[in-house]
Amino acid sequence: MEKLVIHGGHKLCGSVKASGSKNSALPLMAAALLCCHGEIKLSHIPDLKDIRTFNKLLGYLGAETSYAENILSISTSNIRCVQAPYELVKQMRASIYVLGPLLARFGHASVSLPGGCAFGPRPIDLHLMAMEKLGASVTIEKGFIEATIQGTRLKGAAIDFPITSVGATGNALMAAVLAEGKTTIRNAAVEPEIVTLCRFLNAMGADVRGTGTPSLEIEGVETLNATEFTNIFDRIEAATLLTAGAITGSTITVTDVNPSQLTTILTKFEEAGCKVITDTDAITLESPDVLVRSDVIANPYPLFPTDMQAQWIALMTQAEGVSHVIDKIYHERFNHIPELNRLGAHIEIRDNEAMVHGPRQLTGTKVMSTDLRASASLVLAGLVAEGVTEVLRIYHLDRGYERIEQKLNSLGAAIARDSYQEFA
Ligand SMILES: CC(=O)N[C@H]1[C@@H](OP(=O)(O)OP(=O)(O)OC[C@H]2O[C@@H](n3ccc(=O)[nH]c3=O)[C@H](O)[C@@H]2O)O[C@H](CO)[C@@H](O)[C@@H]1O
Ligand SMILES: C=C(OP(=O)(O)O)C(=O)O
Repeated sequence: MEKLVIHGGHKLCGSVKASGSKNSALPLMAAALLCCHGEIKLSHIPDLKDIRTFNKLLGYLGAETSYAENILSISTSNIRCVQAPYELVKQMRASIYVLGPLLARFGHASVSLPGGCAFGPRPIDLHLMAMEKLGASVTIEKGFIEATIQGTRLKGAAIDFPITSVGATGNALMAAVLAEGKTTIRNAAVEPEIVTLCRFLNAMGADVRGTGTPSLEIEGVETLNATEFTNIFDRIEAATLLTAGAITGSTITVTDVNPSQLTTILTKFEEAGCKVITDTDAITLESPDVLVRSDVIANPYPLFPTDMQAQWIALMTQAEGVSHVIDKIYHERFNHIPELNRLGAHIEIRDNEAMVHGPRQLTGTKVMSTDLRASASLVLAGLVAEGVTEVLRIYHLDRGYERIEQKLNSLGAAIARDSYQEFA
């Protein structure tokens, strides 16, 4: 296995580019399944594990893909199978995104139920409800979701989500664009990744209206065309890099971003005492002498993202006062806390609320990644810990960050990747 070995205590400086968004790229890749002729060309696709896994899944279904210099070409003219197998789905929950497109184009989809959850329950009932509303019959058989259409096309319907779900909105959209008639989606997710999916579907010839609002209206079309499309930047990666600047008391710039998609997080940096200077496509963060507590509540966009909650807790270990961090999306997403405490942090958890007592001098030791953003929080803590921090099991981190240690090293961090063997 691989680990990151971090020599803490280095100040960072300079400028680094944000990569393309993982969570936007994955639904775009799934949406490519909707197009039966020609080649789709997606640019600004990050080179990371989840993208490679999704690529393997597309290949398994029969798609032809090629990837070079962050450009992914996909041709799905010769899909030969509509089954997403357990071996691939278990590596990445986002594989569920193939359900809507396969069902809409081929009338049948068989998708393995996602495996064990890294940070508490992650149900898929809303995905299934949306497919049923659109006229599919859905059963669970031997660990697989079996969805079938009666007739040739899904039927437009009113889909009213009781809670906002990024994934279920994406799946409903991808199914509805090829359905017969009109679909309305109420309480749709408004995350930039969903906005991007709507834009991509429209670029392929779909008729989606209300993009960026919780009320989407989709007039189904019979076919979609191949197109070229540029993915958006990764707002979570960009915010993680800015946190690296803040936690080390540094001034850094992250470029190739759209600051308007980071408004809540930037306000929180300011509340913690940082100076934030935004340009059209760049953000500079200047750290204060002393960080101060800033409470966050993770909620759907445009509020504070759950995918930045772990990194924020790491930052708050260096802030004066007791910071309160609540996760309203994933109540149990706190696997990073025991590991941060092993580095010397003082963080208590009560229900879905973490109380971070700061500032604390952290001390390097071996810590274990448990999920993607938990791993990122440990890397951030390692940057400021005294001595050497080893972050083990970084395959979680590699799922969602493109060359993170290279990016941080380019700013002045001292991080090496090494292999190791775990005891049985
Ligand atoms: C690949 C990707 O883009 N992943 C992101 C996506 O995950 P994902 O799309 O899985 O997350 P959702 O937006 O669906 O989850 C939001 C909430 O809805 C609940 N829920 C969801 C679906 C469902 O059928 N039933 C149900 O109850 C979830 O348990 C959660 O409490 O959005 C999450 C919330 O911003 C992020 O943390 C993930 O990084
Ligand atoms: C939780 C994440 O991804 P996924 O939904 O694919 O697990 C994430 O990107 O932080």
